[in-house]
Amino acid sequence: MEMKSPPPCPPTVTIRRNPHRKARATPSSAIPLREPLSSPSLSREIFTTELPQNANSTDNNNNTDSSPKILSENLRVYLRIRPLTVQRNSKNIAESKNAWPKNPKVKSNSKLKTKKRSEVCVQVNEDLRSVTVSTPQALQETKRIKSEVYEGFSHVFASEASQGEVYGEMVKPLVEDFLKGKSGMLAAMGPSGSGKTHTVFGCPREPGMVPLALRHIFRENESCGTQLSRVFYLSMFEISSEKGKAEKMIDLLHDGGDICMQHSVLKGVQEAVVSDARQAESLIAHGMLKRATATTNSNSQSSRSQCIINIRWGLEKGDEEVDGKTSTTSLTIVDLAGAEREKKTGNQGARLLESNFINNTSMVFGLCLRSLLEHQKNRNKPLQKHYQNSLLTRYMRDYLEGKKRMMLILTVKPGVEDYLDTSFLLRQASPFTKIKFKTLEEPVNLTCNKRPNQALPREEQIKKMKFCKSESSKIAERNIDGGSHLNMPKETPRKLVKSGLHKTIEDIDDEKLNEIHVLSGRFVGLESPQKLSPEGDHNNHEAEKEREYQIMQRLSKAMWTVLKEYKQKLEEVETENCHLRNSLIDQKTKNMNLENELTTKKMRMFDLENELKELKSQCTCCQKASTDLFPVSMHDASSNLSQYETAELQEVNSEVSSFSLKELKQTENEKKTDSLARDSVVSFTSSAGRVERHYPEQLVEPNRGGNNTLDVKGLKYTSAVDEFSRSQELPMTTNDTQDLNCFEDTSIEDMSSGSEVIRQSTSVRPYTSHESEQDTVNIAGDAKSLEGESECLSNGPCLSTSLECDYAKSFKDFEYPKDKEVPAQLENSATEHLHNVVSSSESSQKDDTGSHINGELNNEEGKLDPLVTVVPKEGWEATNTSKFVPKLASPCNFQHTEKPKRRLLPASSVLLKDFSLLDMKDEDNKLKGGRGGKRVPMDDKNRTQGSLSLLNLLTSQLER
Ligand SMILES: Nc1ncnc2c1ncn2[C@@H]1O[C@H](COP(=O)(O)OP(=O)(O)OP(=O)(O)O)[C@@H](O)[C@H]1O
Repeated sequence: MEMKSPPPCPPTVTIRRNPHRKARATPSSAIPLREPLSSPSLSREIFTTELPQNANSTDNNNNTDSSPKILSENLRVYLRIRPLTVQRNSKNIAESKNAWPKNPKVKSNSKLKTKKRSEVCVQVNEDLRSVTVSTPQALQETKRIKSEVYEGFSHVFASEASQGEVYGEMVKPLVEDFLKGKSGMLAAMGPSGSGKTHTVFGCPREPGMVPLALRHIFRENESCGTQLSRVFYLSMFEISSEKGKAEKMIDLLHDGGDICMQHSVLKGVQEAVVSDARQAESLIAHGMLKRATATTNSNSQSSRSQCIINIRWGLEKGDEEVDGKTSTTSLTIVDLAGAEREKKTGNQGARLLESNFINNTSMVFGLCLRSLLEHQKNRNKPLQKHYQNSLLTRYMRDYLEGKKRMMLILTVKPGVEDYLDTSFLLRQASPFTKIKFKTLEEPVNLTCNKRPNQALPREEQIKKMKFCKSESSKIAERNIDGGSHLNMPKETPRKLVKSGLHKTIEDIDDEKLNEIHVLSGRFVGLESPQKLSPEGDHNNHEAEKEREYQIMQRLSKAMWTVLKEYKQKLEEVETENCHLRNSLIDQKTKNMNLENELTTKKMRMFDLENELKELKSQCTCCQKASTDLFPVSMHDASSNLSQYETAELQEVNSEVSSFSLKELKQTENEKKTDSLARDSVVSFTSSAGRVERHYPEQLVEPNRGGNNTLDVKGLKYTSAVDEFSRSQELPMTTNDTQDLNCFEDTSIEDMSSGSEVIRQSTSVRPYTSHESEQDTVNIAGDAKSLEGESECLSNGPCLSTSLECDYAKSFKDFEYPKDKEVPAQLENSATEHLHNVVSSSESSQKDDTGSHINGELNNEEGKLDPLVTVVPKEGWEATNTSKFVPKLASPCNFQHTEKPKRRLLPASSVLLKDFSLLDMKDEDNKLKGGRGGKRVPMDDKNRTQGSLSLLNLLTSQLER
């Protein structure tokens, strides 16, 4: 049975690293390496086809098109393959004495490597823009990749390509653009020993790009003759590591010159003015001797630093260089230190540190370009600032951010042993071919000096244009709004529009305007046109500066106008604020006054309340005392009085001040009759013309068998209470007087007698009592004087009529408390007094119709007792006080329909105080026998004194 052999392993494949998606025949390792197309004519033809804008650049010198062109071109990446002949040099390196460290492996494997050196891993494709990197046989098993194609290069220079071909293809266009005013940079990168330094600097037999460029530049300059007097500046410096810890920049043209960098600007670099190529080459050769180099296993003179050569040119004008220092057109050529593999080079110590620095710088450089590429592919990705990680990338920032044009030349070694370095470099750098630079290419006018910003990228140009537009538009707006007169004739009134300002712009101080102008001139770096002297070839420049000066002048004036407007507005606002502040202070003052007044009112109210409390307490005492004597009536009266006082106390306060002083005097006159009036007799004229004694028990008993009622023809109340109320200028009405008379007399009079005596202080005429005769006359006179204000009482018939029935009703219900004993004196005196009153009423009817009782009272004895004490029972109190009718809710309401309604005089508090004083005096007159003892009536003297004291007290209160 035959055993089948296992299926063969899949063959290795070839991948394309660069984005050439079209199907392309996989290069076979069997295909013999073809000689690359090194014909310059062919390569240039291809380049012209792909990049016409640059290919024709040399033929466009005479292009007079003045329109600027925005060019978008890719980063040019060239690839140069070092020839294999370098092997001889490697052998020499291994045999050289300076080679350090000596790698024993190299020696032991020298025979094997000699065989491999005959093999190459890099093949240039037919298009001369791509290469195929073949994987060594030893690595195919592990990588399973047969070959890799890297394409997209601007050109691939085979190992046979000469320096001239490389220059003509790569550097010449760059130099020509440089002479036209476009900056550019060429950077050579690749592994150590791949020929970077050889490409850049060359050797005497094969000069590199720098010497060729210098020759080209000065040749072109000489060809221009005297039309252009350019001055070329050459600088050369290196960036190396300082003991592997830091980076340093060393000027290679001048000894010992350290260079520092601040914000991508070099400081300390000394430029050498070169006038010809030989001089420049000499300087560069001199600088190369200073460059840090070392012998490694890869290169006998391995560069240990990044070398930068900068060529800048400016126009020369006589002995003075005008624009030399302002020109930014430069051509920069960078020779990077080659990345090294530690395994391969075997570096140790200082070399190892240098190797790390070199590799780090190469990595940062690659990261910057990768970030730029990714940013251009996807704008959402930010442009990473990897350039900050090394001095080299910081110096090359504008190029690494796509703002300036640059070129890359990759150098590789084609040997198989260099496969990894070559593959790594191509894999890393081949994508950079997609990086694009957008530059604004303006027509080259060699007769004119180029402005610095013409070489700026498109974005910066657009920003500048926007700024100019916005600035000019703002100025135009300000001219319109602010009424700037700059564009107006002088005759035009130049009043300012806003804020009602009537000042013109001419009012602006010239000095301040000049200050603004100077400041603005400093800000924009301009000078006044007076200081600028027009030069022959710089008319345009001068005109431009003058225009900018005018713009700034207008801007300054407009700004000055706006500032003045704001200043005036500010002053107005401050003035208004001051007014508001003053008004606020006034309001606060008023508020303080009102608060003080309120406090005073409150204090007054507090005093009145205290007074009311005091009166209540006194009333309570009186009530208590009277309750013992006459519990039922006193209780009701006091309670009603309390209600009354509470309700009317406010009116007292409000009406006290309105009472006239005239009334007070009149009341004082009437006061004189007080003592007599208090003892006056209430005369009741019965309809039958009979006078009955209104003694509590006698009032009932005499009429018990017959008419029980008491007819009252007329009644006039001129009580002391009423007088006191007038004396206090209290608008006490007749009803009030009656009420108070009833209450006061009831509550105060005859406390000791055990019966509540209501003294209806009424003047009665004729008064025949010898004791009261004179008093009666006085009272009559006083009553006349009081007629005007007590009209209600003077309405005799009506009042009498009403009183007849009411009093009849009240007396009908009147009963003296049965449990009280009627004092004998009171009984007798009341009986007599009643008779006297009745008898005297007949004679007084003619004299005083309105104020006297019209009853025809017959006095059996012909004399009238001046005092008639009536002891009413409960109902009488209520009926007797017409004002109290609604408040007392008496069962026997005292209805007086025709009685004029007058306002009540809430002078009860004052009266109570008055009577309290009287009580105090009365207490002195109390009998020691107590309640049941015989009461000594208050004499007139004491009463008069009490009235006077009360009057004084009330007068003092009014004054207060
Ligand atoms: N195209 C070339 N033709 C002839 N010789 C070359 C070529 N390229 C490089 N060489 C030689 O190879 C050697 C190493 O080259 P070079 O020093 O330029 O390498 P390098 O890339 O600069 O190395 P390093 O980065 O270490 O400085 C030099 O002796 C140089 O003469």
